[in-house]
Amino acid sequence: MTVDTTGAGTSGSIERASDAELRVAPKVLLHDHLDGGLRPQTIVELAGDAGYDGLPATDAAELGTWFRDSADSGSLPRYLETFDHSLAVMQTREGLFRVASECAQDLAADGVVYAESRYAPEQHLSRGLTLEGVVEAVNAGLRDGEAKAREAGHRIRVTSLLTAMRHAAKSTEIAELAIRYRDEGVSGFDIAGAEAGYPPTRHLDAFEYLRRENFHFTIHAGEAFGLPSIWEAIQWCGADRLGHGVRIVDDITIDGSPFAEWVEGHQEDDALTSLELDRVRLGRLAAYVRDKRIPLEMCPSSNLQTSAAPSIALHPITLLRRLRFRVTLNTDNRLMSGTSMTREAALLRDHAGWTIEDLRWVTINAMKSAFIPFDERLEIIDGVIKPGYVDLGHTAPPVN
Ligand SMILES: O=c1[nH]cnc2c1ncn2[C@H]1C[C@H](O)[C@@H](CO)O1
Ligand SMILES: [Zn+2]
Repeated sequence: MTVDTTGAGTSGSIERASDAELRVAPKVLLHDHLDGGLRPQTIVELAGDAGYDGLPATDAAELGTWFRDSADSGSLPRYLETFDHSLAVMQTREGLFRVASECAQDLAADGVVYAESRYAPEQHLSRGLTLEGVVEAVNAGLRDGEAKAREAGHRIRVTSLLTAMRHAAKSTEIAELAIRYRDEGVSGFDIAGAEAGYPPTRHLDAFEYLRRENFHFTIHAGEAFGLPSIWEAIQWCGADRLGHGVRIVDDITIDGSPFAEWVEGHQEDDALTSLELDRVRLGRLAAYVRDKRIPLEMCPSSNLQTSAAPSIALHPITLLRRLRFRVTLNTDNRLMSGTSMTREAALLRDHAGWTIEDLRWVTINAMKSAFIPFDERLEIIDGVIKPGYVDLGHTAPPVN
C-alpha cells in the first residue's frame, strides 16, 4: 500500500486504508472504561441472573441503541447517567469476571495489542463485594480473556487502572488499593466523573501519596471544563497523562482567534487538514503540554456525544496531531458510543484524512505513554507494533 508520510490529511492522493487493514493494524488503547464497554447481550443475560429489572430494554439490539441514543445528550452528566445500567450487572464476582474477560476478547478481535482498562472499584460494592474482591474478580477475568484471545489467534495484554470518582471522597483509599495490586495487573490510577464543580485538586492527598510511591496516574481533565482543569491536573496534581485534554485547544489561536471561534467560521470538512500551521499559535499551557510530551488520551466519538467537540472533521485531534502533540486515539466507552478502535480510526480516515501512518503514529505514541515498565513497552513497540505495520505493507517515514 502506498501511504502518505507527511502528516494527517496533507495529501488528497493517498490510497485509503481499508476497514480490514484498520482492523488488523496493531492498536493500543489507553482510555477505555470497563463499565462502558459491555456487550448488550451480556447486560441482558447478567440482569436476568441478578434479578435486575431496571433495564430500559431487554432485547440486546434495542438496548445497544438505547445506550447510544441516551449518551447522545450533549451533556457529560446526562451521559454518565447511562452507566447506572451497566454498573447494575457488575456487582458480583461472576458478573465482573465475565465483563472483564469479554472486554479483553473484544479488544483483541479488534486488533488491540495492549490496553489499559479502567473502572471505579467503589462503584461495585452494592452486593457485598469488598474492594479487593472487585479487583481480584476483574484481574481474573482479564487473564481469562487474554488466554481466550490467544486461543483465537490474537495476542493482547490488558492491565487495569483504578478510578476514583471525583464527586466522592474515596480517592486515597482507591489509590492505596492500586498500590496494593501494582504487581498484579494494576498499572495506574485515574479520576473520573462529572468535571465541572469537582476540580482535581480535591484529591491532592491521593495524588501526593501516589507520587511518593512512584506510581502512575492520569486524570480526566479538559473535557467538560477547560484550561483551569488541565492546569490543575498537570501543575498541582502532577498527572502523567490527561484523559481527553481536548480543551487544550482553548489555549491555541489561529490567525489570532481562539480555536473554538475560528472553527465556528470554518465549518468546511478540510478546514483543519488544509490549514497552514504557521497561522497557529500556542499559549503557555498548550506549549508546556507539547514540550513536556504529556500524552492526551483523545476520544473523538465520546467528545461529540458530550459536546466537547463539534464534529469528527473539526475535532481538535487532527490539529493536535499535525502540531505533534503526544496524541493518542481511544474509545472511552464502546457501548455508549457504539464504537471500537477500528471505527474511531475509520471515522478519522473518512472525515479528517487520516492515513495508516497517522494510525501507526498514534499507536506508538500510546505505547510509549503506557503505564507498564519501559522495557515492556519497547518490546511491544519493536516486537509487535512495528512488524505489524510492515506486514501491512507500510513503510515508516524516516523521521518519526
Ligand atoms: O468521559 C468520561 N468523563 C468522565 N467520567 C467518565 C467518562 N466516561 C466514563 N466515566 C465515568 C463513568 C464510569 O462509571 C466511571 C468509571 O469507569 O467513569
Ligand atoms: Zn473516560
